[in-house]
Parts: sequence; structure tokens; C-alpha cells
Amino acid sequence: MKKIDQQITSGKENTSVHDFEVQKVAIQGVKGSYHHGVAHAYFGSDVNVLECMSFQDVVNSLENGTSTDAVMAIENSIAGSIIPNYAYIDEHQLTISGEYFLPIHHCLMALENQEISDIKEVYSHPMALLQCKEFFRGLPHIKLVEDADTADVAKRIREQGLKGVAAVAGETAANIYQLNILAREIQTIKSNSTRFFILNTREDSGVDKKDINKASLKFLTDHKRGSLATVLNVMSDCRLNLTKIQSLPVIEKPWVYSFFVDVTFNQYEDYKKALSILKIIALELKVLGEYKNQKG
Ligand SMILES: O=C(O)C(=O)C[C@]1(C(=O)O)C=C[C@@H](O)C=C1
Repeated sequence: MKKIDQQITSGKENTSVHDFEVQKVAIQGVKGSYHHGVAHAYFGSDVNVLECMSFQDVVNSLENGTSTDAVMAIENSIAGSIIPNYAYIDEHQLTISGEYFLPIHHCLMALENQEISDIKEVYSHPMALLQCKEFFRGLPHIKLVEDADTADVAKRIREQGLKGVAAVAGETAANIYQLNILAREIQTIKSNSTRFFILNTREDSGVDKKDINKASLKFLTDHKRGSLATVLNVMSDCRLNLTKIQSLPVIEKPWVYSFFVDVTFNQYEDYKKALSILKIIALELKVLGEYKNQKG
């Protein structure tokens, strides 16, 4: 871990001590959220977490040094990409140092002695509500309300003794905040998972070269016929496998798009060769992170 110099001023003394930077992992949400689950799975159950109530706060904590690393959801197998998170990573020069795919099993939970027929409002994270659209289509008496975090709603129901209110969250949240599970596996497709990025602000993500077999890149292309196809062909010719492509509008230039791609590879040299060509043919090529493919 990085060593930092700390100046301690006490009275007239000015002592310089060496300290070790303590790892603190920012998550969106509170204990029992899916982000919390990823922090445990990736960094170990004794990880020191910083609970943030928005993705913006996660980013701020990395920038102002209150966290050293962060976990950020980026896409879900049912609801798709969390587009604003691509922009956060790009605009704030964050480095992707890893990824984690977490199976997501949503439950509907409420205080004891509450039946589904008693529930008038269900609160949860918008991505979680999107994943359970079909389940709620069959319950028209329930109003769906977007909230900051799945587990935080569960916590609030318990702390404020909210009746007629339920949360969509994971089973861990029901256990921590002692809520009854009214329905399990309420996501539209049973096999549901969310991909999370592990982020930091260090230029070198710290991933061992021999472990790197995946990268996330951003680039723009010319408004010329075939320019995107040319970039993708270079990747294919260099034996890179494209696992994801996402376009995002370039907000200063209406109707111009940037592309965010993830590629996997067996040989780091193949990837380096592709980069050297892409630097010439693509516009504004940027490496967002080089890391280990969790599915590999
Ligand atoms: O609210 C939570 O528990 C979260 O961790 C957020 C989040 C998300 O941002 O997508 C994480 C996984 C699920 O896809 C639903 C919600």
C-alpha cells in the first residue's frame, strides 16, 4: 500500500511521521446493499467501507481522498447500462482496476405482520425497480417510488416502523434490518446479475501485468463512412474480443458520440499492438482501465 508523509503539528513541535494509507472503499448505499456485498466479495469481509448515498458522492470521496477505492455498478443484465456512471469515470479521470459480476436476487420486504395486500408504496433504487417491473405489473394497488439505495429503504422501514411500506432489496438487507420477506426472486428474469467496476484515482491501477486480460477504452471516430467499423476491425485483427460497446453523446457537440468498449485478450502484447494502431486511427483514445476479466 502507498506510503504517505504526514505532518503533525503539536504546539511548537513539528514532527514528521510516516504512516500507511488505510484502504477505505466507497460504496453507493449502506450495509446490506448490493454494493456492500461486492465490497465484501472483492476486498474481503474485514474491508473498511465508506457509505455514500449517491454515485456522485462516491466519486467525490475518491477525489477528496476520503476513500482510496470505490465500487460502482455499471450495467445490469435486465435493466442495461447505468449511462451516467460512464460519464463519471471519464470526466473525473477514474481508473478501473477490476470488475465484479454479482448475481442479484431481489426480495420484497416489510415489517412483521404486513401482507402484500397491506403494502401501498414500495421504495427502492431505480435500477432495482426496473428489474422488477413485471412483478409489480400484477400489483396495480402499489405505488413505486425511486430511492437512493435498496438497503437504506429497509433500514428506514425498521427505524421508523413504517407500515404499508415495503422495500425491494437483497436478502442480506432483510436479515440486517429484521424485515419479513413477502416475496422472493421478484426480478423479471430469474438469472439476473449486475456488473460492478472497482475504481481508484491512481494512474497505475496496481494490477499485476500478468493478470491483465481485459481493458476498457474510450474513443471517438470521424463522421466518415466505415470509421467505427475500421476501429472494430483493428481490434479483431489484433485478436481482441469485444465484450461490450456503449455509445454516449458528446454533450458539447450535439449528435456526436463517443464509444466505450470493453475488450478481452489472451496476450497483453496483442492488446498493446491494437492500442498503438488505434492511437493513430481513432480520435481521443483513452484507456479507462486494464484489469483481470472476472469471467475468464
Ligand atoms: O441499491 C443497491 O443496493 C445497490 O447496490 C445499487 C444497485 C445499482 O446501482 O444497480 C446495485 C445492484 C442492483 O442492480 C440494484 C441496485
